[in-house]
Amino acid sequence: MSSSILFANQFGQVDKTTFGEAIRGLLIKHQFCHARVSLYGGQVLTWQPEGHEAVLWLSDDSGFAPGKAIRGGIPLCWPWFGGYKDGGNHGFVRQQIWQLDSIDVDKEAVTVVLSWHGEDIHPLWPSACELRQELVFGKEFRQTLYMKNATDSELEYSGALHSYFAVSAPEHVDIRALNQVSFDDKLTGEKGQKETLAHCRGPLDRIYHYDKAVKLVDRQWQRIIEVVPDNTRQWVVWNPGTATAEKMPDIHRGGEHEFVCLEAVNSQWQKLPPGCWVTMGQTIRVSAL
Ligand SMILES: O=P(O)(O)OC[C@H]1O[C@@H](O)[C@H](O)[C@@H](O)[C@@H]1O
Repeated sequence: MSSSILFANQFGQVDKTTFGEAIRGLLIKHQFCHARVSLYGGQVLTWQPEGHEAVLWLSDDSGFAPGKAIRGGIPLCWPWFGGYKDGGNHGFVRQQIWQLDSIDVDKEAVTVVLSWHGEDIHPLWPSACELRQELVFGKEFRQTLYMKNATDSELEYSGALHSYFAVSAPEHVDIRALNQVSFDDKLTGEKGQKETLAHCRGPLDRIYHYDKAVKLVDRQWQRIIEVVPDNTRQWVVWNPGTATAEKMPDIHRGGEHEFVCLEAVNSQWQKLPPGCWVTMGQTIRVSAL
């Protein structure tokens, strides 16, 4: 992995680099954190605030190759979440090449702005659209996805900020705020379920109807990851469990014991009025238990 400096000052530095054979990306070093971003998918791969273990999980077997989504970090699922007709899972934007628009480094954080625009990318969603992503890496991490309908008629999208959080083991993790919330179980197809989530060991694939902040509590690592959503209506909690993970070639052996996906999601179609910008986002904070 060769790299060269794109931006540097007394507070931090951003290098351009290559992941795998040909995926261009950024290495971010700041007094408060380290991070990596892939321009393929516009995908945050890692974020590690000073004094903490890595917050995001990234598979060792993620093929950094065009045509396949990167497994780990925060894939952007857009313009649809989950399966849609015969279009496969999670839309096409996580397999598009984003452009780097700007870098700003100050005392508090490194701010990176990425953008992507497209038309006729996929027959199921051929409309013209523009996306912009503002990523602020500091003691906390803030991500805002701006979406613009670049046509003159109304469009709809669904989507997710599909965060893979690194954990000691899913069985040592709980997300208490979700215990009182009804969920749709994607594994059984049952809707409106309620159950205390005593741990996050897979197989688990649930859509929780809740739009407030949640805390992922890791009892073994004694840390809390708080995620505050912005304009998302659901949380998805996903871990494939061993039987499914073993069939997924881009999850390294035993990798399913190292992460829990807690995804800020709009799982149902949302309106994108013509010519307007709409956002969805999240802020992630880490603290000791
Ligand atoms: O393998 P993919 O397409 O990245 O999806 C991973 C998982 O993503 C989750 O968001 C979905 O709820 C799961 O059903 C899905 O299996």
